Amino acid sequence: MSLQFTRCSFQYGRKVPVLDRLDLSIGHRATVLLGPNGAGKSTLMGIAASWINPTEGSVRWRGIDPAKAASRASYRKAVGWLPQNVKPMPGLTVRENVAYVGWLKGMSRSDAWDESRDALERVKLGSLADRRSHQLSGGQLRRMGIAGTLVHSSEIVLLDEPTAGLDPSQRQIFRDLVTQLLADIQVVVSTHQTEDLDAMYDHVVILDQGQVRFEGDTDGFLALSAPGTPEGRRAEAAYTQLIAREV
Ligand SMILES: Nc1ncnc2c1ncn2[C@@H]1O[C@H](COP(=O)(O)OP(=O)(O)OP(=O)(O)O)[C@@H](O)[C@H]1O
Repeated sequence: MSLQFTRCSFQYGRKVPVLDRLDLSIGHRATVLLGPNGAGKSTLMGIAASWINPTEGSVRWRGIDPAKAASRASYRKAVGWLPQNVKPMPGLTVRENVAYVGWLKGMSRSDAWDESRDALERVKLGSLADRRSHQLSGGQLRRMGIAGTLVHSSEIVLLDEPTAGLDPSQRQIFRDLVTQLLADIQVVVSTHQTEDLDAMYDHVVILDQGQVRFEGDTDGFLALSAPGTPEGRRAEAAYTQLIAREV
């Protein structure tokens, strides 16, 4: 099943295009979308989440086109999205926040409420279900956001910079969680840090200045590093081969 961007362009107001006729197909189990700050990763994720519309071109999941009113709801139900800044609904508990997302995605109130319990268990937040969401830490808040993508049974989940600013133990929790999700969901994770390129990803996309600089499997990406590069530095070395300017 693939997420297909076809000649996709986007610009904010009259500025230079952030994405310029981008063609990309993401059909792998676990994809990492890597690129420097300002490369257009969040914009691409926002388009894939059908939160913003491309100024030209299209995005489709399994051929479903969110630009068509008749298929928009099924697209949004199938594609889960964790934005870079998770904003909980003020005053709601953790569980209410998650159920609310399910309801927004078209579930009945009772189904959304029932499923929210499972979704929170999956992200290991079951014990905090009744806590007010503003009391969560940054890492817990992101896990609540991931539960929001699980409540409506997404087929693919887009996680925008999910580990930025997390301490090592929260990063480990996140890695375990993604590994568990991969059993039945496709995952796309965006990051600007090469150290996030973990063995769990089987596909790498490098985005820079709105263009795809590399797309392929992890071994192919690492092979771009110069021979003799120490194992732990290969991702960074391969990345700097592709990104022309200082990062
Ligand atoms: N709402 C907005 N209005 C105007 N320009 C924007 C807006 N959001 C992003 N941009 C600009 O679009 C470009 C791409 O931004 P985007 O957030 O998609 O990149 P990114 O790769 O996700 O960066 P980062 O890793 O820093 O989050 C940047 O130049 C940014 O300044």
